[in-house]
Amino acid sequence: MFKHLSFRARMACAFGLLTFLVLLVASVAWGSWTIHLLESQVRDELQARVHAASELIAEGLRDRSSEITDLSRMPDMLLNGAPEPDLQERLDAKRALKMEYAWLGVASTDGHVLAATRQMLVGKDVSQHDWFKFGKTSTWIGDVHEAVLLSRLMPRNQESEPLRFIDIAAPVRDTTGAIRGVLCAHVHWSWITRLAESILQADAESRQLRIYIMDRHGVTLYPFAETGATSLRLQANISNSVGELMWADGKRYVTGQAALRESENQHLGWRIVLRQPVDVAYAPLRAFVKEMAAITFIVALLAAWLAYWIASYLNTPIAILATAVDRLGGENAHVMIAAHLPPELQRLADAIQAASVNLTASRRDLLEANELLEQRVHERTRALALANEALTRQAMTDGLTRVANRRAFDQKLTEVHALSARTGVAYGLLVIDTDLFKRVNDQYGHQIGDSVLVAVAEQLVGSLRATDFVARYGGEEFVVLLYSVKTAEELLAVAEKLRCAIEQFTFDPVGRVTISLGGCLVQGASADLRQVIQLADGALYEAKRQGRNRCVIAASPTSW
Ligand SMILES: Nc1nc2c(ncn2[C@@H]2O[C@H](COP(=O)(O)OP(=O)(O)OP(=O)(O)O)[C@@H](O)[C@H]2O)c(=O)[nH]1
Repeated sequence: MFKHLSFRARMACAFGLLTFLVLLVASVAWGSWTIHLLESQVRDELQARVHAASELIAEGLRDRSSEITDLSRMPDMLLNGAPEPDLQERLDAKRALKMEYAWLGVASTDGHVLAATRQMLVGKDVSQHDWFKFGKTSTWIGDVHEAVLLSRLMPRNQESEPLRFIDIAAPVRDTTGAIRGVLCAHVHWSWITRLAESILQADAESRQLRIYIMDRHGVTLYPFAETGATSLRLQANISNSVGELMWADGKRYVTGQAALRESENQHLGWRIVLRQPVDVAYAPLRAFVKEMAAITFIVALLAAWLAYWIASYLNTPIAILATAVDRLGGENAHVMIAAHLPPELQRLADAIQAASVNLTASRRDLLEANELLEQRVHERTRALALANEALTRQAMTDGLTRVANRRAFDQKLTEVHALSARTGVAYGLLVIDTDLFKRVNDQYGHQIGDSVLVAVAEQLVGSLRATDFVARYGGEEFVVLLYSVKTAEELLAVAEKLRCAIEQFTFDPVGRVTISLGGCLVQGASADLRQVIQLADGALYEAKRQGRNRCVIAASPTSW
C-alpha cells in the first residue's frame, strides 16, 4: 500500500501517525485525569455538603439538648410537687425566643402535665410517653414522631404534612437531687429539615440535588413524600462515604452520606444523605469531553499540517540529491549542489559531485576515443577504398604496358556501344597490330620485345587525346576507342597520325617499328558488338594484306 508513496508522503504519514498516537495517548491520559478530578470535585462537594448538614443538625440538637438540661436545672422549678408561680411565663418566653420549640412542658413524677406553654395539655396524663419514661433518668432525645395530643391544638404550617416533633426531655430535681418531675420540649421536625435544607443553595433544584434524612435502618424520615420508604441500602459501617449508588427507583445517583454525630444520651442513628443523578452531576464532564474532542481534532489537524511541513522540510535535501542523481544520467553530467545540507547528506552530495566529475571525464575520454575510432575507421575505409580502387585498376590494367587490358576494353566498348545506341552519336574503333613483331622477339629477345610493346603503348597514348581510350587487346595488338570522330575520314586521320607516330619513333635497340591499323566508325544502334569487332579485325587484315604499315577503315555498318 505504501510502496507507491513518495518518500515525502511516507514521512508525512509516519509523522502524522506518530503525532496522532501521541495526541491520542496524551488526550486520553489528560482526559482521564481531568475526568477523575472533576468526578472527585463533584463527590467532594456532595460529601462536604452532607457533612455540613449533619454537623448543623448535630450542633442544633446538642444546643437544644443543653438548653433543656439547663432549664430543667432551674432552682425551685417544682416546689413541693407544684410549679413555681412564673414557670408558665418562663416556658412561654423560651418558646417565643426559639420558634423551633413547638411545646414546652413540665410533668409531675406521676406523669401529669403541671405547666406548659400556652397551658396546652396541662393536666394531661403523659406517663406512657417515651419522653416521660426516659426523661426521668437523664437528658433524652427521642426520634421523630407525629403529634398525638397536640395535633388538634396546634396550627400546622403545611396542611399536607402531619405535625411531627422530636422530643427532648430532662429530669427536674430538687436541691437534694430527688426527682420532682420531667421537663420536655417538642421540637418542630421542620426545624431539623430546614437545617438539612439550608446546606443546599439556590441552584439545588436545577442541579436536582436532594437531601434525605434516614433512620438507622435506611427508612426515610425526610422528605415527607418518601417517608417510610427504604430508598437506599445504607452502608452501615461507613460513617462518611460518597459514591455512585443504585437507588430504589432503579437510577444511579452520586450519593453522599454522613452519620449524625451523637452525644451519650442521643441514640437516633440518623443518616443525612445527599444525592444527585449521575447524568446531571457529570453533565459538565460530558461538555468537557466534547470540548476536549474538538480541541484534539483541531490540534490533530494542526499536527497533520505540521507533519506535512516537517516532511517537506526534511525531504528537501533528499529531493535536491535525487535531482542531482537524475542529472548524472543527462547529457551534461556536471552537477553542482550548492544547497547547505546536513553533514551526512553533504557527504552524499560530495560523492555525487565527485561521481559527476569522474563521469564527465569518462564521457570526454569516451567521446575522444569515439572520435579517434571514427577517424581511424574513416582512414581505414578510405585506405580500403583506395586499395579496392587500385585492385580494380590493376584488374583493368595491362601489367606490361600500364594501359587498359582486354577486360577493361570489353567493358568500355560495351558501355560506349550502348551509349551510342541510345544517343545516336558515332564512335570510332581502331585495332592496331605491331608489324612483324615475331622478328623482334627472335632477333632481340622477349625482354626487348616487351620494351618495344611498352614504347608502342606510350606512343599511342601520347598521340591521342586524354578522352580517347587505349587498351592492349592481347599479344602485340592494341585497340583504341575514339569518341570525338564523326566521320570515317576523321577516323582515318587519327589512324594515320598514330601510324606516323610509331613509324617515326626510334625503338632502342630495335630501331624502326611499324604498325597496321584497321578501323571502323560505329553507330551503336546499327550493329552488335561482335559485328563491330569483326569489322575492325577485317580492316586490319586488309591493312596487313596490303603490305603492313598502313591504315584501312572499313565501311560503316549502317551502309551495309
Ligand atoms: N616480346 C613479346 N612478344 C610477344 C608478346 N605477345 C606476342 N608476342 C610475339 O609477337 C609475335 C607475333 O607474331 P606473328 O603473329 O607471327 O605476327 P608478326 O610476326 O607480327 O607478323 P605480322 O603480324 O604478319 O606482321 C609472336 O612471335 C609472339 O610470340 C609479348 O607480350 N612480348
